[in-house]
Amino acid sequence: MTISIEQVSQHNSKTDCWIIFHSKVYDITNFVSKHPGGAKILMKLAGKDGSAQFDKFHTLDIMKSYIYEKLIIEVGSLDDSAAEAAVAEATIRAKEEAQQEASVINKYEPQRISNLKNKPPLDQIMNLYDFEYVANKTLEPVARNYYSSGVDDEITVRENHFAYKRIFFNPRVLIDVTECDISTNLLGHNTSAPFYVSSTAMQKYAHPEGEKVFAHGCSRENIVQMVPCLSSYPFEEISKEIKPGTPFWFQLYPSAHDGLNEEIIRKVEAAGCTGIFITVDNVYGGNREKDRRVKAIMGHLIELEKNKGSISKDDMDRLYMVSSAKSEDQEETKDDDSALGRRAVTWLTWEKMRHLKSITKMKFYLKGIQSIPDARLAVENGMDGIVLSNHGGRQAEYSKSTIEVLYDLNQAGITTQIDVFIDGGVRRGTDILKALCLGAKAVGLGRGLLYPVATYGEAGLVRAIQMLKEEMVTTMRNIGVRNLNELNEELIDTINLKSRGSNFGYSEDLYNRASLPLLPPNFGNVKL
Ligand code: HEM
Ligand SMILES: Cc1cc2nc3c(=O)[nH]c(=O)nc-3n(C[C@H](O)[C@H](O)[C@H](O)COP(=O)(O)O)c2cc1C
Repeated sequence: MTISIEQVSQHNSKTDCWIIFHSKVYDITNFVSKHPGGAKILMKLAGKDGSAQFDKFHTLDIMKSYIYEKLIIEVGSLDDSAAEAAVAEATIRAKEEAQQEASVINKYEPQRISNLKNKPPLDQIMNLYDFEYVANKTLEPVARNYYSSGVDDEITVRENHFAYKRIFFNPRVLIDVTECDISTNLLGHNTSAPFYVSSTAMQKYAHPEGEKVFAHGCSRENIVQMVPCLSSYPFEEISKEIKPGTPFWFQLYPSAHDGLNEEIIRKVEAAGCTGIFITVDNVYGGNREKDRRVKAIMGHLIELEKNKGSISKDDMDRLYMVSSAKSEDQEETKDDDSALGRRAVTWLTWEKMRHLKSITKMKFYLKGIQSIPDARLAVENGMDGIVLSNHGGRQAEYSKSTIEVLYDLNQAGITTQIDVFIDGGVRRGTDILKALCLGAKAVGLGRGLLYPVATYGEAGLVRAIQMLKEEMVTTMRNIGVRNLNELNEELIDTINLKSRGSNFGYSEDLYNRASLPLLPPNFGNVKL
């Protein structure tokens, strides 16, 4: 059916909402209140072309599962000339809105803007914490909080990281470590090191080239990239950028509809993907308060500025108190899960995993296992591997640190029964070595490699990967290890690993500060 722009514009309310994406018209009425990014952002585009805004975060693939569920309905298309006009209008509108928002944000963040201009040169960055620090001081607040935030009090976020600091080495000496090799074989393919880029949604938040930066950087360093299904570029465009011969994996949030899962699995398999990782820990969207607060505050800030022209100190104080209590999205959709940014995948079962595994020849891993019983079930259900992960502390608060779960699994002998990978809190080559000593085959990094991309693009990513490799080799030599096969439990002392809580005593200021909400008035306080 061909539709005119005028027709679309009449469907502009919450109870009757159409939107245009790339010349197609969609009825999103039943989806608006379920959008994990909030209803408000969609309502601004009701009855209009939203392609320019949509493209900043998503690809059209993200709509498929909602179309299957009939939460989004394809109504028809614009005719060619109308489509062109709509895109032109939308592009101008999006640009104007973005400029308006940026000018408000910049006005209240002079220090961040100055930090952006005065970033230290890459060769002054010594380790992954430095990238995080620079990101802390330069990233736009919504993006910064989207990355750093975890569920509730961020106990698991911190614990993932600090638990590594409770493990020490028992170095061996008088071994010829002139040759020191960190290369390995993951899922049947050789890679230069036993760590990989874990999947994170919407990488355009970090860099305009998003997932493609990881595709290039990982290819250069022969490191595996786990491509996220919620990517901000289409899978086809990302996989094209991966150098032939470099192994890559795909992370899937399964749809309730097997047809769609099968379509995606076949597509990535045909493109040469060697492993599929099904995320099983994103059952019910975690309560990321810091993230919700900053979005609410930034939204109110822009509204206030528009209405009053400037914001006084009193306004700002009020803004903080009110916004902390509730956001406009919550107000508008108070009976709905999405008001809290909740996503519900409550129907996933082992049966579904067995079915999905049966339709592919790719290695089949479960990402998000957090306990011994589930690890045992993965073995019993014939999975090829598991990733011990709690989604970087974004889902189940008080989930134990993944390194502690690995310790338990190793004690229980499970690391010899199935491939065990691990992610969460990794920032140093020593963290990677400790995990390998406890039986992990590979270690994933989320934030640790996102921040280098967000601050220095591909050059930052490559440098960060090289730093991790250098840190691994240095430590291996100093503890008397020549290759990864020689890493074992005898090389580490885990006596304090279980003393949870001692993490709060660490004065690792950078990391702690990275976990605090970064709001505009705090921004001016610390110079680089
Ligand atoms: C109507 C089609 C859309 C669908 C199906 C959709 C779907 C989604 C999904 C599944 C997520 C969750 C990603 C995650 O797990 O982290 C999300 C988040 C998000 N979406 Fe959309 N979206 C749509 C339209 C839009 C549009 C038009 C915009 C921009 C104007 C937008 C902006 C965002 C943002 C900013 C987030 C991040 C939320 C966060 O910070 O946690 N979305 N969307
Ligand atoms: C901003 C962000 C977005 C994420 N998006 C996804 C995702 O789309 N799919 C997924 O399986 N895991 C996702 N994760 C979890 C990561 O894959 C990984 O498990 C986690 O980041 C590891 O913790 P770390 O960030 O401390 O390294 C995300 C994590 C972050 C920080």
